[in-house]
Amino acid sequence: MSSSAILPADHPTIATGKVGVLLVNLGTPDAPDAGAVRRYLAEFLSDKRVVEIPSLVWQPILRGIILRTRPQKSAHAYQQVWTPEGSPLAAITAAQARALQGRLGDAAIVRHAMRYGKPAVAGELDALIEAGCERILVAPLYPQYCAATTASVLDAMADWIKARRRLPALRTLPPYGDDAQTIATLHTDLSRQIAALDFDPEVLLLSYHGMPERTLFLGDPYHCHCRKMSRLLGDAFATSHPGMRLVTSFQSRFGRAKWLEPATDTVLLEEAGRGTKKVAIAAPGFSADCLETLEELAIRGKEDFIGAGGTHFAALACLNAGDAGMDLLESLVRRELAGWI
Ligand SMILES: C=CC1=C(C)c2cc3[nH]c(cc4nc(cc5[nH]c(cc1n2)c(C)c5CCC(=O)O)C(CCC(=O)O)=C4C)c(C)c3C=C
Ligand SMILES: [Fe+2]
Ligand SMILES: [Fe+2]
Repeated sequence: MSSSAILPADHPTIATGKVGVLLVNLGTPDAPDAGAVRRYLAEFLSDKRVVEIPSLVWQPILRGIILRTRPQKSAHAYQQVWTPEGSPLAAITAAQARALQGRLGDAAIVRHAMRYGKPAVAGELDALIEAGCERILVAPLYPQYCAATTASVLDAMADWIKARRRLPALRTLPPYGDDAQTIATLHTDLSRQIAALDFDPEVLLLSYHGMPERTLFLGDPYHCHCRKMSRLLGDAFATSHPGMRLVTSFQSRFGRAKWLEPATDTVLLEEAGRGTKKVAIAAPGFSADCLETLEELAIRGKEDFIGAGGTHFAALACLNAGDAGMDLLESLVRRELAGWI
């Protein structure tokens, strides 16, 4: 009997057999204005993985105070780094997805999503299913595990799972900050950028996004993952740049609670105070440049350091969609797709 005899005439066409990769980063406003930043912050700061304060207490503070004041200030910061392609984080993440697609060819379909804002995780997973993906790798682009970032991406994936009938086989990219290739790639790329400077840094400051200190005592490995990356980079630079001191710090403190220390802005002032004149700063915990690296480090960090007596300051770029970063991402993704492609 032919299949047309047993299939209903309106049987939907179902694509099958493909492998998908979804790159996910944090998210960013659609525009550098207070309205767009307010919408973005409302979603981001309402995530219980990000602010671990009971909603009954936190939402009145968020709606009544923070969303009335911060969007204006943050919009001004975004305006200083905005590009013709939009927010740097959005443009770079899209470029990473395009470059990875070029490298994987027909082996997998690559898309990207933002945990907050657009393109949303659920919509992009739907698009991969529509395209026939029966196996999907979700790749949060965070080298270090943190509940506020990695687990939050997995929450978005879990919400999508719960709301769907037809599900693919799913894998997730583990944190990769202590991977030998990650360290080698960062060491080579940062060394290349340092060699191109017109000065030899006395200090290479490795600045990671901060977290409330209590998350460390609650069992989040983020702090240890950051420290481990710094130790491994320190070992690599001790051989290649024996005269350069590596210092670790945590940036972007938010709210009144105690955050991981030392704080990046404090370290910059202290270094200038102890006579350090030449500093390079890198953000190896960020896979893409964003507001936190381009405004907080490159603009405000420089003002702090030079204002306190430093003479030379350079903010080094993240791996972004450059060849070195894409070689790393391709090999991490191929490793996680083993047996699938
Ligand atoms: C309680 C508040 C915050 C926690 C916890 C937090 C953790 C965290 N964030 C990143 C990465 C990024 N954060 C970015 C921006 C940003 N972060 C916070 C607050 C917390 N982050 C705010 C309020 C903002 C928005 C800007 C501002 O108003 O200051 C970004 C950049 C986004 C962009 O659009 O460019 C990134 C990336 C990590 C890795 C992390 C925990 C480890
Ligand atoms: Fe943040
Ligand atoms: Fe630790």
